[in-house]
Amino acid sequence: MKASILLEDGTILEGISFGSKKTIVGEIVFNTGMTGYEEILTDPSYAGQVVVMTYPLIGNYGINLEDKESEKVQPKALIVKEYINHPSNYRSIKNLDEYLEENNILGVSNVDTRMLTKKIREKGVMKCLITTETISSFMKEQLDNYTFPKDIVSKVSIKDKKIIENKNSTINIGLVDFGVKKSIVDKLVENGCNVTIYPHNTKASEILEDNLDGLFLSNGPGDPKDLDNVIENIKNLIGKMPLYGICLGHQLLALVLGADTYKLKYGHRGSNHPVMNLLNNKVIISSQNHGYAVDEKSLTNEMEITYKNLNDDTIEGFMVKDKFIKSVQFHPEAGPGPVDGNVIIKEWIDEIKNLA
Ligand SMILES: NC(=O)CC[C@H](N)C(=O)O
Repeated sequence: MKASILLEDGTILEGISFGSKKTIVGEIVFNTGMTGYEEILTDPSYAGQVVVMTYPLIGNYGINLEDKESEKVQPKALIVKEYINHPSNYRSIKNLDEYLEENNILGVSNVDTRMLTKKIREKGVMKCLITTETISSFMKEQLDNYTFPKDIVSKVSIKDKKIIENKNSTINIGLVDFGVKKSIVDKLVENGCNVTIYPHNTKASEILEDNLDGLFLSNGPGDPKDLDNVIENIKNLIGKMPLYGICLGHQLLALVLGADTYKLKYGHRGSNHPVMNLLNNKVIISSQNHGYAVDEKSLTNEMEITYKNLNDDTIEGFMVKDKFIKSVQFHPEAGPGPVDGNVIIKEWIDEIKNLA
């Protein structure tokens, strides 16, 4: 069945649908990873977006249900050049078409993803509508009227507090869930922590009651500036315990400390972004997925830059020593991508163990 893609700039592209048949509107972004479609599809930071994979063959290793980063497919649609419907991998239990269908998510194949990616690079991320029906004037209006949902974090965050006990552990780490990836939770558990996961809107006073040794602020979808209440809430946690932010958590900490964030033209989404650790001049290759960044010009005196992106010199991490705050824009937990950054989580936990 045919699927049509209508971009905000009026471009219409045609492809072949797989997965679910429907009409959706979302923000179109591209990911340059050669593998990792299962982790990308289940990363809640992609909620509300349409993901174009620049790697031309997608589906070839199927779906295994062990690599997933959350319980459902998060983006609204997936666009690929060539969809492979006969996966070959010993872990695969189903193909991508069935998986998208089960999750009621639209896939489009046979699209010139190279041209589409160039367009997004030139014009920036755009709104788009995708339909398996014929594009109508009503759909064009639907696209014009669309705005990215400001309450998207509340849709992907856990609803009730959850505690993961780790036998023999005495380290208690909290994790505020703005759409957390499973890999972050796994890394905390692997490093021997008890983990308490909090809904995004949990009051600071409630978190403080739990006697934590440190608190993680997770990744998540959307614009950090849409989270006014969360920003006010985190202000009450500053200096009370060590804090660590990843991606959206990093952006929120910057806003809490009085710095600013802005929207990148087309974001960083992929598995091979080089970042320089400015404290030891070493480069690590990182997994990334973000559309916003912390504005270097807005940093306050107490904020020290710890990592920079070597592709475009944007900020990839900062710390405030006196307040025990650290954060990174990239994904040290990987999932998908290189594991160079895993050690960052371990080192933070080790620091906390020394403090405790
Ligand atoms: N992975 C994330 O946490 C993404 C953060 C934010 N939504 C952004 O796009 O920049």
